[in-house]
Amino acid sequence: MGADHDDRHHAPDPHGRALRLGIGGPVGSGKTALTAALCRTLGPTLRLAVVTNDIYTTEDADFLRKAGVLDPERIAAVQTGCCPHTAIRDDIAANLDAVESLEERFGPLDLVIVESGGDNLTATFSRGLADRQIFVLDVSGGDKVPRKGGPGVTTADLLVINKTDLAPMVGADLTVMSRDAAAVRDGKPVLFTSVRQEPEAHAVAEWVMGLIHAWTYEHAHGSTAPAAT
Ligand SMILES: Nc1nc2c(ncn2[C@@H]2O[C@H](COP(=O)(O)OP(=O)(O)OP(=O)(O)O)[C@@H](O)[C@H]2O)c(=O)[nH]1
Repeated sequence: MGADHDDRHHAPDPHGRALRLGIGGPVGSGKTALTAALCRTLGPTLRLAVVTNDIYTTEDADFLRKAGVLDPERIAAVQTGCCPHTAIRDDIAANLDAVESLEERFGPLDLVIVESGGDNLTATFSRGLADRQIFVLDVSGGDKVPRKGGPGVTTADLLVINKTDLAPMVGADLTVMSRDAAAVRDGKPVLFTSVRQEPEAHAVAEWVMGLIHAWTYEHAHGSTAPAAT
């Protein structure tokens, strides 16, 4: 897999297929926990499938299957064998194959979640793979992380700061994280979660539903939905 090229994939045709939502972020920040939460909350309403990425194992897919949050057949595992960002940004073929095969088997679908393997602050999805992306940080790296920026923090459609239950233990000030994230995100949303304390992640699920409504509107009308008043 090539590691050094820019995102040269074209944005896919948005008509007639599921919204593809990438979930990325550093190792252990809670990407799988959030994916499970979204399956739990949105599974009853949306036609869903999930692709997970691990370097050498199928650990995340196994976790989701065991958690029973979605029909196990609708969860596909990609073993990247290389840095996770390569498989979501530079050489997306394995992930695209997995997404398309889920769509062929179970389509029509409303939403396909692609969970990246854990990576660093520079990891983002190719727009050829993910229509929208969530970047998940957690508080355990300290409250300085959002102000360090990096494309994941600054450009993701949604920044989730997870494990707020641990903030007192690690001395992370959520007000500082919120202020610093807002300063580098140019108005894009930031949500704080503790998937441990709230396994449904309602606020994130609500944000995803907003995406689905906008996506469906675009399919139906060929233009973006008017802003809510
Ligand atoms: N205290 C606390 N622990 C959490 C929370 N969310 C996830 N965890 C735990 O953090 C650990 C890592 O969570 P995962 O969801 O596997 O993180 P990940 O980002 O998918 O990890 P990788 O795929 O290895 O990068 C697990 O032990 C989770 O149970 C949270 O909100 N609070």
